[in-house]
Amino acid sequence: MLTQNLGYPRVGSRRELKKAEEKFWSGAVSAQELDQTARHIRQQNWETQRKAGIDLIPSNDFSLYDQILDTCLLTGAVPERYQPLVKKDPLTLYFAMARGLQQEGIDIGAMEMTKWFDTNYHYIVPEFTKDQEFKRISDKPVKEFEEAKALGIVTKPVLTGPVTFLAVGKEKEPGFDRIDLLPKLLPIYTDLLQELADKGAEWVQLDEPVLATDLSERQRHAFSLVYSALRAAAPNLRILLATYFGDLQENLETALSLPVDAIHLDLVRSPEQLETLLLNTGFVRSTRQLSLGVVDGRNIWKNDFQKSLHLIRKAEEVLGKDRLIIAPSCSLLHVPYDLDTETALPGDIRNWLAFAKQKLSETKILAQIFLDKRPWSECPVYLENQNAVQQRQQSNKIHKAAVKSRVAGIRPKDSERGTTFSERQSFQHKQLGLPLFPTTTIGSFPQTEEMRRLRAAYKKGAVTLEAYEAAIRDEIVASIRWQEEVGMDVLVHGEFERNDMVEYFGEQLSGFAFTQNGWVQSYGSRCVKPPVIYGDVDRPTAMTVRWSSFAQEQTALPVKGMLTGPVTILQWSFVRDDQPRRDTAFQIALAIRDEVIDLEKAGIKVIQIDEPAIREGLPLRKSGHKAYLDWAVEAFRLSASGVKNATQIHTHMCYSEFNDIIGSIAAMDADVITIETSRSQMELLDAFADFEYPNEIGPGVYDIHSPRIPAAGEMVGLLKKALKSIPPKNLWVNPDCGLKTRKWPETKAALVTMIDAARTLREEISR
Ligand SMILES: Nc1nc2c(c(=O)[nH]1)N[C@@H](CNc1ccc(C(=O)N[C@@H](CCC(=O)N[C@@H](CCC(=O)N[C@@H](CCC(=O)O)C(=O)O)C(=O)O)C(=O)O)cc1)CN2
Ligand code: MET
Ligand SMILES: [Zn+2]
Repeated sequence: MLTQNLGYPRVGSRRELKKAEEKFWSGAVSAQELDQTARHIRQQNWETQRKAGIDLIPSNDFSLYDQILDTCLLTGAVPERYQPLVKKDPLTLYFAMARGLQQEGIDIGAMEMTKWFDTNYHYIVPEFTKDQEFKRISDKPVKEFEEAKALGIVTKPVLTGPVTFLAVGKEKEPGFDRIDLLPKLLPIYTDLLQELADKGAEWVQLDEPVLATDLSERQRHAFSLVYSALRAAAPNLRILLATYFGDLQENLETALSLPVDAIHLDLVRSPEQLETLLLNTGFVRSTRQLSLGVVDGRNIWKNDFQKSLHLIRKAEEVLGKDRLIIAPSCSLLHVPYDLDTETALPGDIRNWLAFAKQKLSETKILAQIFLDKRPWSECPVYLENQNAVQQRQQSNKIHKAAVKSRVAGIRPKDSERGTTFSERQSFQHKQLGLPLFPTTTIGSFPQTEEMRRLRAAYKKGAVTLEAYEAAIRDEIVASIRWQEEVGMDVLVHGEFERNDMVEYFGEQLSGFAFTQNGWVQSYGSRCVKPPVIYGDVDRPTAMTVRWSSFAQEQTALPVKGMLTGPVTILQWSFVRDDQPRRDTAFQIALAIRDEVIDLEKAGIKVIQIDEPAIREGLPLRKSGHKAYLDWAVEAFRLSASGVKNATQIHTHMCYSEFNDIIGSIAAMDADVITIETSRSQMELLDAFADFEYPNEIGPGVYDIHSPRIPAAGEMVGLLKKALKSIPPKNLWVNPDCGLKTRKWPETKAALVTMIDAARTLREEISR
């Protein structure tokens, strides 16, 4: 019985990579220094896994930005517009594709980015053309394999499987299906596998999470083509086919028919599929190995050893122990590094948790207990584990009767505004008196280094609350003055007081715990520290009213109240696994509802409830969509429906494809929705147009995830494109998302240009 790991976090246990990268981008450190940091992280990760006793340790799970972008370079899937950079140094090309490049007369936008399945991790979307050619232009998997080998560790290189790679990309021109590119793509993989085998690799892991989604017949068929070719190319290399994030269902048959040496199943998301697999006589009679993903790679709860050991035993009874591999359910990329560094968590809660490093030990311990001759109940580690599991179940920190009864008492009318949108629209237009194409921003302004440092100092006790809050007030006043000066129509307070749009609310709600160093990569160098929802949620006191009122007092123009919605708070936290997500969402929704009502009472006329994660929470299978969307939409409506007709409710969404959920977005019935659209050239709006989306829309006119400042003409062009599908009286002008990751100079320049674009359009329309 072996143990393995599918992938390890890579930002560094102290976010060393993030820091080195951001310095590299600003010119403060050299490429060599960045490379040293990256090497050091890889080495530490490998050592940690070796020390934990993991048998199959991954390599090439590291990335400077994103593993799909790495795969684009591996296969030469470099879009035309970056071709002039291919001859430059590889890092320039790499980061230009990730972040855009504006330098020495060159001005190229970044590639599109979107969510990795149902996670809060964002990948770069590969672009394919009809006559796409592939050519290996990077040696990363080989180099990293050799790097580990030099340290005495023979790793298992991890590659994005060819079918998944094509599936997560998109066609940049009509007239072909990207799956038809496989015959051209395959040689890259066969060559690479041969080379890895020659260099001494014994195992290779091919990640094919698309097997947990609804596949087309052609995609399913593609699997046999691909894996027969890979098998033939490297007969002595053991191929592990890794699936995760869900049940293979009708794809299980396909997966089991492939000539691979081992298959990995996510038994946390779907323990049931083990039984189905064990009924497959073809698999059972073969010598293939089965990797049991029993340790949750998506959440931070301590493993329940009893549950896992039962699954392992079930598999062992049919396959024997030698064919089993024990593993986390998916890559540990989605959990923080190490619980040992968390010193501020309440002791009991801490004892319920496991981060990446602890999950490695759990994986190893499960194998050890299973192989131990003693009954489980005589193993001290087992007893200790069961003790923690029971303590959590019985803790009085978890259950609040008042919260449960309020959720039980929710009535249908609580989720209704009571009027149609068009009635509300006239009340709102009268109350707000905005021009055509009103300009606004999504909420956050740059989080300057000084502000972050001050907050860190305040949290450490080195700066007083008074000094910290005075600095926030100064920032708010300055930003309100500036917005007035440049002619913004609906202002924001800037979110300077927030570390993160979810963590900030988590800190003020009960039932949440937070970590000091629980960072998880969100995209590129950007990380989040998801709060832990461990118990019933309520709102002890108003959370944002004070800052919003202060901002509103500074100006006669409307300032938007700014809240994070219930589904997003749920989605971007580590959630309870002891009750349905829906129940937690409703508890949060009621807390947000109270906050919305309090903001209205305080004189705030426009209130934004952000739901950027609503699409991300969508189940991977169509069969699960309706049930999810029903409660997700209801949770949003519950939070938004306690206000008067004249109060304008905004929502904001980003980084998602909305085509398949447009009906539900309309059902949210927000008066205004601002959405991310610019990297995809307003493609998204087609969905809104086809649906004849009735409410007001602000399609983002520029990409805020890149430092690039677009020209006014570009924005006017996008707006005109938008006007083809949105009536003028419903169109807003705003960036794609909040500006917290940007610096002030580029923010100011871009927003002034944006306001210019709105003015140009107003003039053209009135002529
Ligand atoms: N949760 C979440 N998910 C999201 C988003 C989001 O905003 N939040 N946005 C979308 C895109 N993803 C994003 C994710 C992260 C960031 C982001 O800006 N993250 C920051 C960290 C934000 C934060 O929590 N900051 C804290 C801690 C700051 C910090 O690092 N402090 C220093 C000390 C200060 C210093 O000396 O500089 C430290 O602890 O080392 C704060 O402001 O208080 C970063 O990586 O840089 C942006 C977008 C989708 N998913
Ligand atoms: N109000 C938030 C902000 O502006 C919305 C961000 S969506 C990821 O930062
Ligand atoms: Zn956003």
